[in-house]
Amino acid sequence: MTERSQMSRARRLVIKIGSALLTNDGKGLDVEALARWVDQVAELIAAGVEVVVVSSGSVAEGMSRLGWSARPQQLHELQAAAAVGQMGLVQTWEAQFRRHGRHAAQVLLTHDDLSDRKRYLNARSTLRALLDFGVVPIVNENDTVVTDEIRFGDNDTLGALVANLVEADGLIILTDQQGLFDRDPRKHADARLVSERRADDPELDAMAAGGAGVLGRGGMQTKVRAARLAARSGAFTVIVGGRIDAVVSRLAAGQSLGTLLLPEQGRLAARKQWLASHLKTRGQLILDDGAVQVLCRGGRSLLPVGVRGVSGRFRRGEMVSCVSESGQEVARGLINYDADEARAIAGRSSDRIADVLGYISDEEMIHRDNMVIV
Ligand SMILES: Nc1ncnc2c1ncn2[C@@H]1O[C@H](COP(=O)(O)OP(=O)(O)O)[C@@H](O)[C@H]1O
Ligand SMILES: N[C@@H](CCC(=O)OP(=O)(O)O)C(=O)O
Repeated sequence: MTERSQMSRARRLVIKIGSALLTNDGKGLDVEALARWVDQVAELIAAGVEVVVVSSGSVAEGMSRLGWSARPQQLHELQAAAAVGQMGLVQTWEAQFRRHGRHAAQVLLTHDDLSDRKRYLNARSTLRALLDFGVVPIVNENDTVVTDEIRFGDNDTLGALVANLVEADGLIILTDQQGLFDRDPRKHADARLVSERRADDPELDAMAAGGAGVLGRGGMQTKVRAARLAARSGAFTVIVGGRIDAVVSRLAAGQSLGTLLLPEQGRLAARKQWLASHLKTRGQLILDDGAVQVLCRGGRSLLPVGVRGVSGRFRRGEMVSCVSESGQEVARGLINYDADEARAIAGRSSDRIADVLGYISDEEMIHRDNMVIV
């Protein structure tokens, strides 16, 4: 299977859209373009993919609303423009998703929210809850309260950190170029599109050195850095032209568009390492001997039938520790059920879950992709 066709199996995606695209090169919000991305995102969600949107454009839209032609230099002026523009941005996203019977939610984050462990987990729970409710989170930096020292500085970085936060399979960065070129295509007519690389490839830095457009902040340098950050939790990154016809749908179908940047050690291994090092366990499952053996052999999911006891208070999607009956830790993983549900289905075969709970969300207590053997 090629790396591109694997994209069609992505279950959770972060899509970041830059200012230049969203604001039609600074001439106010491009509602028609935004509507086209919403149509494609709605189609993905209907097919079972969870999508978080990271939307820039508040400063550019604020400038347009305030009648300013040049991007202000002073931080408080940028913050004022962002506060004005964010209104238009979220109103437009919400109105467009309503056409598909969906709601959007405004999520404004600062650097501190993602570096403080407790706030990190709170942000993670909120985003997971929104996704569970079928709501589309629209994330931007909380420009009103940030200072120079605590800025993400660019939404490419924010997109990558959100991909880490929700353990996305992939980060799609929509921009005003077709992808990453070997040189800045604005300055070099013979620049060639890079199709696929490893995110840690050192050659990418020289290629991306050309700076940003007039409205954007980061240029390609921050996109390459974002791909490296996203790779830490196993996510691939695609840098791609947001004006390409049906770009999101075609990428999700596995078509080769833009530049694909891949995690160095393989997606699953990176993701598992990330899970093990970034999440605190919230509870414990006691496994019977059969389940312990199956897990230790590797490559298998944990089914409810092998669970003898459940302790702790946890929600679906949180990290729990799996221990043998003698108390030795065997594995850790993201559980598919809340603590009460896990207690109710422990020891039962998966085909009984629906009888006990009245519904079935997953056959596995913990899926093998979400589990690390210790
Ligand atoms: N190697 C490169 N390949 C593509 N674009 C590049 C490259 N080097 C610099 N750029 C510039 O980066 C710009 C995109 O970044 P930016 O303006 O920050 O956009 P966005 O608003 O989408 O984040 C392009 O318009 C292009 O001029
Ligand atoms: N929070 C800012 C982000 C600006 C930004 O990073 O822009 P871009 O480089 O176009 O993604 C805004 O919404 O204007």
